[in-house]
Amino acid sequence: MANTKQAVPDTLPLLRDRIDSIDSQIQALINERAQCAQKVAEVKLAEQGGDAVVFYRPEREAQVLRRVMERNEGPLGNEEMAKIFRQIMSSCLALEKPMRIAFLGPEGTFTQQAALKHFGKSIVSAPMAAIDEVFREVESGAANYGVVPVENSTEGVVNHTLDSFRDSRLKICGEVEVRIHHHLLISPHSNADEVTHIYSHQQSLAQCRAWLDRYWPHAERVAVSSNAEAARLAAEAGKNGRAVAAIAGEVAGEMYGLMTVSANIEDRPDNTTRFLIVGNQEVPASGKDKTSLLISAKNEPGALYHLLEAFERHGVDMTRLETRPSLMSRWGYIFYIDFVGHYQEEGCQAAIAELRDRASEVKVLGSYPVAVL
Ligand SMILES: C=C(O[C@@H]1C=C(C(=O)O)C=C[C@H]1O)C(=O)O
Repeated sequence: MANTKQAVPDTLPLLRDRIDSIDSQIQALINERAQCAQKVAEVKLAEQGGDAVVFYRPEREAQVLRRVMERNEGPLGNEEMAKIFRQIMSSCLALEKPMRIAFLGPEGTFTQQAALKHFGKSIVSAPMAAIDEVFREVESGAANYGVVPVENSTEGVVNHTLDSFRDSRLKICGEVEVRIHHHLLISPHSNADEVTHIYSHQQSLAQCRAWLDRYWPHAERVAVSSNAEAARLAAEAGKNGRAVAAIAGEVAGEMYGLMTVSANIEDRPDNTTRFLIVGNQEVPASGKDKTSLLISAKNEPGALYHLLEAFERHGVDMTRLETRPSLMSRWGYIFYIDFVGHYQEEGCQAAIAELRDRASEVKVLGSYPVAVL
């Protein structure tokens, strides 16, 4: 496009004319892109046919976003630019049929934010009451994909999510990280000085533990099913003349019309939660991938050492190790291991083959693109 490099005019009317002209070019190009995406869908339908056709391709989307960031010259920042393209792809894909995304609800949870960050806004939201319901919704085909929290940088692993993988045939298709800011919120009808109870999800109460000990040592902490539910209860209490506070994020607070008493009360300023995208699809390599495994170790001396040694010898970079009780035998364990690379890469395949010899079960939960945004 020749005229994007023209000198920038310096009067308001000329600048606005230029912006109008650029906008109409951008708009025409976005629609041209959308037509190409529609054509891609037709080709996929012709090649794969009927129910088997997979329109959404996580590896391709990750590559598109990475390239946007690599070639970006500013003044817009890389992330800002990638977010715009995230939404363009979301709109293009929804032309075919918006994807139905199940997530740990209700509306307003951080998991919903994670879903929107990962898929863009052109999706149909399907809030579920519990993590295992998210899995079931995707397994039954009622939702295309599911989004569940898996670990928090302050509080560690989300056990429900790890445990759900034991009996599920779903694959991990992606990951997304969300910076978590918590606020102390009350109804505008309540008086902050009268607050006796603070509601939130167990994880959020834990992420704000030191702050609560310091500023609200006498308020009773009540764990509820989600932060959004806590926000709803605080709004409800205000209407009934009671002063109940909630710890929740901005979105949940706005949804229930709450006021902020104290903002950003999380104990650690880098408080981040990682979420997984689960689906029925195996994702091909994107060039920058991660793999998650579930391993049942043999109950014998050195079992864990022998597993880890296989990674070391094949030069595979392990990034995470979690342990859960196996439930099959007392003091038996299941390990969840993440490593860098796609399971089809040579080194990874060799390491996995060896693990299969050394463990009683190795399940590849999925290889998926490293989060871009
Ligand atoms: C266009 C495609 O299909 C979908 C839409 C994409 C896009 O808008 O760029 C990318 C990947 C797929 O989710 C494709 O596979 O290339």
